[in-house]
Amino acid sequence: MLRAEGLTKRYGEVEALAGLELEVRPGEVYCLLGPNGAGKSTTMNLFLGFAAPTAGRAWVCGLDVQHHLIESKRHLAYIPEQVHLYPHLSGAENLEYFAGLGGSAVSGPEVAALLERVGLPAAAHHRRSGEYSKGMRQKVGLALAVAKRARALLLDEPTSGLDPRASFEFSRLVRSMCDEGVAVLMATHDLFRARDLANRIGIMSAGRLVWEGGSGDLAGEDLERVYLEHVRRAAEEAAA
Ligand SMILES: Nc1ncnc2c1ncn2[C@@H]1O[C@H](COP(=O)(O)OP(=O)(O)OP(=O)(O)O)[C@@H](O)[C@H]1O
Repeated sequence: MLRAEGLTKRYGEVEALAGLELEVRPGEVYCLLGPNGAGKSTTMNLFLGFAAPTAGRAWVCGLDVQHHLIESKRHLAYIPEQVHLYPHLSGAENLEYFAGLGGSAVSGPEVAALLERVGLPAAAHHRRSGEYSKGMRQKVGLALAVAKRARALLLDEPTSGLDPRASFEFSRLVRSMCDEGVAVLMATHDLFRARDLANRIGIMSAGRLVWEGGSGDLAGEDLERVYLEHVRRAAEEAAA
């Protein structure tokens, strides 16, 4: 569903991503961890076609993003750290507007059902979204992904700044989308949420994947310890 093949991105002297190999299958949540500047957002940007790779390929549903930009985007939904909505429009109006723009027109009862599915309280559906919390805006973002019938979901630090309950609810919704076959790639600093949600975890450092494992590989392991050890080791190797 999502595949990075030798994916490389250089910005001048900076190697933001160096030959990334990664695959996210349908129904799977893959969490990308790594310190600031490790290359997580660059990975997202290459899948979204916001930047062109220096080498390698990003595949979405079997489509090479660079050569099938519009078509590959039809299969993708992206939720950034801050979901931006038109503040003077309600959640329902925003959903209707953005879904229509993306070619998945929804209206009336469908809009209400989508917002209900993602747990936006009915009383908020028609309130100005400028008054929404971050978690509520994200719910509208997820409703849009469902309306679009996206087959892959890219999440960039979606739980940062959410309270534990909102973070839990967000995870539950993401999991329910996975159960319907959506592939999820999530960049995060939230080790707790990664451990809770991921089928696979990749740890990046300086543009490289320095550790990868499935949830089974972490049985009885402390993810924080694994993370700190691999990031430290990668930094030492880079300095040597
Ligand atoms: N447009 C750009 N121009 C120049 N350098 C860039 C650009 N975008 C990213 N970089 C550099 O590429 C490297 C990887 O950045 P990236 O944003 O992918 O890291 P990240 O893992 O998402 O970090 P964070 O956790 O802080 O979001 C960094 O060294 C960054 O400064």
